[in-house]
Formats: sequence, structure tokens, C-alpha cells
Amino acid sequence: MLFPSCRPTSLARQFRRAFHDQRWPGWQVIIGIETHAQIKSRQKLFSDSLTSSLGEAPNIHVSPFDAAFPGTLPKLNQDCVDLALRTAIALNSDIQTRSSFDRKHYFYSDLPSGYQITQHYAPIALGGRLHIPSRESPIRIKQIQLEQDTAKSTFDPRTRTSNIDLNRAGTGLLEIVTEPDLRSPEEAGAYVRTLQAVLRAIVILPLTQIQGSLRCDVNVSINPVGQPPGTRCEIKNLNSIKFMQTAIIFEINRQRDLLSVEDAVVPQETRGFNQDTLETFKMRSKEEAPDYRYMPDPNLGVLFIAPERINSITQTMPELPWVTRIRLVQEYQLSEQDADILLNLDNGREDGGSALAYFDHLCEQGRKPRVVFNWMVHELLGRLHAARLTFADNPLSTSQLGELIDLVQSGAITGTSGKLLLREMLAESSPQTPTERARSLSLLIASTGELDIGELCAAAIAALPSEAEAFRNGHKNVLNKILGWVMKESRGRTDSKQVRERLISLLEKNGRE
Ligand SMILES: Nc1ncnc2c1ncn2[C@@H]1O[C@H](COP(=O)(O)OP(=O)(O)OP(=O)(O)O)[C@@H](O)[C@H]1O
Ligand SMILES: [Mg+2]
Ligand SMILES: [Mg+2]
Repeated sequence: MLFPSCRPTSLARQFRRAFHDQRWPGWQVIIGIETHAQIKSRQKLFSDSLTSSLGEAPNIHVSPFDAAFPGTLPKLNQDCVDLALRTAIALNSDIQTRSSFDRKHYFYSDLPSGYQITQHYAPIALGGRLHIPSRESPIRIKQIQLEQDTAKSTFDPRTRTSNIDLNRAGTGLLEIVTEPDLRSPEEAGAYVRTLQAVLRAIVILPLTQIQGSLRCDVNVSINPVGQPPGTRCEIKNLNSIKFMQTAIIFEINRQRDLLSVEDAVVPQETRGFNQDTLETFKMRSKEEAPDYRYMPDPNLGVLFIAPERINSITQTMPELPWVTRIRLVQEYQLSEQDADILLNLDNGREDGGSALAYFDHLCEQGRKPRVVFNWMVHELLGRLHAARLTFADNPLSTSQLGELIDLVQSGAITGTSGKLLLREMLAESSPQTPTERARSLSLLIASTGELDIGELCAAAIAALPSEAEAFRNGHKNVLNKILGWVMKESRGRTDSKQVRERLISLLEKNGRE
């Protein structure tokens, strides 16, 4: 049975979706993804050198072990293990009480020791599942393994030199492998997006990766509906969801073309993706696949995980995205769509706070979640996006945005003035509080005496006699024009609701006040 865990109706729907994609009628697409996520730990996986962040000078975080000095020994960083365990718990993966490390040998300039330490024979967790939107049956996880990242090599064609930066060498990576359960490029995208949200929520991803994407190897095969799965081709190193989906579509069409000839087969290959031509290209065939000569690392013993360790991590797990989603919808009464917007916002503020924590903090102070959402997402993020910035660049603290929201909600400034104040606060930082700033910008709604609303309304009616007449003759829409006159005269410092009421009362009394 293809989808064992679904009810008949959803099964039928999934069957239709999986097999009747109009883009490739008659073909079933099978996709499996191997995701590499850098682990957010202070130190590397087997040495005590610090992990580096973007923009640092090259080769400053390098211990003798990272540079493969003879005689140096690995020492497993237990923080990385804890984060791998968190991931396993979040993905419902079965943590192995005993796992071990193996050497995968290959020769490349970004790998000083000539082998990468990985978990080939006995990974830290097996099995698991992840629910993705728009699909009822979960994506099954095959395994989760700990491994080392490589150094970074760059080539300068002008000087014809290769540069090696060992800062990244030996940083902890998690490889999360799915079963071949994905059935379309869109499902593959939804899987990576959901996985990224989970890893963010459990604080696995470092700052440098939060804004970028995960590195994925994507396996794609196609087969005529009803036939066994076809031969997979693996596309290496895709680092954006958009490119991943483009690569999958290209690959499906390429394999379809190959199979259009009778008795033809798809040769098993490892392929790359060219970001300029948006095409995949052959790197090597199965026959040319390197022999990695896997062997257990004799310098690292068995990794034992005691049940107490799993229990204590389970008890301190951060809130997972699907739980947060329910909380946002039920407790804060946000729509599911708005909840998803918040969950998918870029995190990564310098202070380590997430967009969600920012939102929570603003709501905890007794503000209406809907109002906070509007100010935070539509106004604040809208402005940031217009300036090609993200939430990570937001310069406003929760107390600053909170005070601005309170000014508008209490009626001290109008909504329009609130937007103007926000624009000012984003354009230039100032030691003034939002209230002081609103005062110096003359945005505070005039108190009686300072600006006489009655006088302004009477002046408006006098200035626009034919509009006033039209209103009295039943053309109620003209009121907006008279209202606009008052708002303009008062430079937005009057409350439009109050002005509207005053105008109506004046006009209905035939302007005799
Ligand atoms: N017929 C298929 N079509 C598409 N994907 C498949 C198919 N069969 C298996 N896969 C997927 O291919 C991936 C295989 O990854 P795995 O890490 O197990 O091995 P590998 O790619 O051979 O090794 P390496 O880790 O060295 O790349 C899995 O995600 C699996 O779901
Ligand atoms: Mg793999
Ligand atoms: Mg692979």
C-alpha cells in the first residue's frame, strides 16, 4: 500500500495529486533529500577552536587537529551531540543508545586529513517523520547523522590561485536524510522550508545560516505510473529552495526525454546545478563514483546515549513550530495564514531574539495581538522590506514599537501620524522616546485649546460652501472632501473620527453654530 497512514478520502486526493501532475502526465516523480545543517555550537565538532561567523578573517579559528597535524586527536563536543539529540526528538527519530564515527576518504584541497569523520555505519538516530503543509501523510526520515564540515576553497581565476580557509574545517554538521517520499518539486520545497523552521525553533542553525538556506543534495527519479521506481540521479549542493525546485523540474524533464526512446534507461549519476543556465550537469556516473573506503575511526570510541540524557533534553525542548502555530491561532486568535507569516519570518537579530519572541513580548504587555501583528508585520516589516532589509535588521526594540502602538491605541496620535512616526524612527535613531519624538514632530493630537476642532470644522465648511450644500442635499460622500480639508489644515493632528462627527453635527445644523 502506498500511503498506509491516510484515510480513504485523503488517500484518493494524494493519489490524484501524485500521479496526475499535468506537467508530466503518466509519470510518477520520486524525490529524497539529504540536508546538511551547520550546528550552532560555540566550538567545532572535534576540536576546541571556535566556530566562525560570516565575514571573519580567514584561518583564525584553526586548531592543530583542524589542520590535520600528525599526532593530534579528536575530542567529541558534547554540545553538538545535545543539539543532534534535540533535532532527533523534534523529528520523532529513534535515538540510538550506541552510535559511532567512521572515516570517509577522499582527496581534495578543502579536506586536510584526507578523510571526513561521519556516521556511516551507525548514525545517532534512525527513522522519524516530519509533517509538511498541504499533505496528510508525513515525510519519513531515514536517519540523522553527525559529521564534520570541510574547509572552504576559493579560486581566483585572475591570479590562478586556490585559497584555502580552514575556519569552517571541522565545524559540526547534521545530515538529515529522508526516505524517497516526496512527490513534486513543491513538496520538496515545503519539506525544506518546514525543516528549516524546526531547526530555527530548536536553535540549531547559526546566524550565518539563518538567512541563507540549508545545503541539500536532492535525489530524483521518475517512473511510468504503476511501474517500480526509476534510477535516481543525485543533484549536489543546492543552497536555495528556489534553485532546488528549478533543478528538480529540469531533472524530471531531462529524465523524461531520456526515457522517451524505447528501452532507454536513466544512468545513475551525481549531477551539479548551474545557477546561470538553470540546468543540471553530469559530475560523475555511478561507475566513476569514488570508493570512499569507509572505516571506523580508531580514535573515537562508541558514543553512548543514556536514557536520562534523552529525558532531560526532552524536558527542556523549545516550543516546536506546530505547537506555536496552534498557540498563535487559539490563544492570540490570529488567522492560520498570519500565524504562518510570523513563523516564517527571518530570525537572527543580533541580540539572538526571534521574530516570534519579539511578537510574544509585545503581546505579553496587554496589547491586542491583531493590532501588534498589523504594526509589526504590515507597517514595520513592510517598511523594512521596501528598503530591502529583513527583520534581522530591525533597529527598534520592543519597548520602542510598543510605545508607538500605545500612542496610537490610546488616541494620543492618529494612525497616520503613527506611520509617520515609525518612518522617522526607522530613518534615524534618537535618544528621544517615541512620545517625545511625536511631540517634537507636532504629532500629538491637539488637546482642547491648542487646536480648536470646532473652529477648524467651521472654517472648512466656510471654505467649501458648494460641498457643504451638496452634503445637505444628500450627497454624503462629499463629507470626505471637507474632512480632508480639516486633516490637511491640522497636519493630521486631529482625530478623523472626532472631526467627522463634529462636521456632521455642524452641517446638519445648517452650519449655524
Ligand atoms: N528511486 C529513488 N528516487 C529518488 N530518490 C531516492 C530513490 N531511492 C532512494 N532515494 C533517496 O536517495 C537518498 C539516498 O541518500 P543516502 O544518504 O542514503 O545515500 P547516498 O546518496 O548513496 O550516499 P551519500 O550520503 O554518500 O550521498 C535518500 O534521501 C533516499 O530517500
Ligand atoms: Mg547521504
Ligand atoms: Mg547522497
